[in-house]
Amino acid sequence: MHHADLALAVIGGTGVYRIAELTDVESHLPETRYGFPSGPLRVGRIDGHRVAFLARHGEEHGVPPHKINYRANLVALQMIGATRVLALNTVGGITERFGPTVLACPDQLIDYTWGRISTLSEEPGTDVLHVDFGDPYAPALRAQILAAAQRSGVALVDGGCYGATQGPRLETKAEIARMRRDGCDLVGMTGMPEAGLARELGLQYACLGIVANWAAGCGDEAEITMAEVLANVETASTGIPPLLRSILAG
Ligand SMILES: CSC[C@H]1O[C@H](OP(=O)(O)O)[C@H](O)[C@@H]1O
Ligand code: HPA
Repeated sequence: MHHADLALAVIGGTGVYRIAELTDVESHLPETRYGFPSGPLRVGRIDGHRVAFLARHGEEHGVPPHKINYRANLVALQMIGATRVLALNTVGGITERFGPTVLACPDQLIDYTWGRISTLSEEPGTDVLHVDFGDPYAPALRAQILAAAQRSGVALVDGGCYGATQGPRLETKAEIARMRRDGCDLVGMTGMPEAGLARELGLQYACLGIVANWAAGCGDEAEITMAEVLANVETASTGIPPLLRSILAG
């Protein structure tokens, strides 16, 4: 089951539960030392390159952000040979450059989550890990993604700070105002501990933010609805297949 030639693992978030371009798909549900991932790993090919896909919340979206077994998800991907992980994260936009339907490749992160298992060194007897996390997203993988966007003509905002909140409720306007003051450009609920665990595991990990809505108080909408979120993800997602193909070709 170990594929040394796995070119890329993609973790899909809200509104992205499969990759239609994946052919010759095999499914695996490996049990890891942390239990099972959120759902099956779909392993197939895009333009001849082996690619794995995992829906972070499960393919029926049954797992809320604070209940995701992030460790099992990442370890399962590593078990089938993943070294590069592209995380798709649906987000709210806080600052001007990050309006609905924008695709973004953030370069910074602030963690506001709490009570989640956020390290591999949770269990007694495991090594205490203090990994460097100054640049939370792998600079080399970000560079590949940005170059791929340029080559394929997919508009992608370079940089930005992702703020990870606990959820599953959306934020108050005051919370978003504080996040703006802190320097956050995007807000989502799954960016951590996923990125930190990926670093502990030695995975090359980067985020593709899919902006689904203006965060609370940042736009004109009276409220944020799931219908709006899913419609904007669908629109923005048209850029994902050409971007993936270009990353793989790079
Ligand atoms: C209003 S939708 C909130 C939901 O969408 C994001 O999911 P993901 O990061 O997995 O794409 C956000 O984190 C929440 O889980
Ligand atoms: O506004 C938001 N806040 C948190 N997570 C989100 N995921 C999509 N939109 C949002």
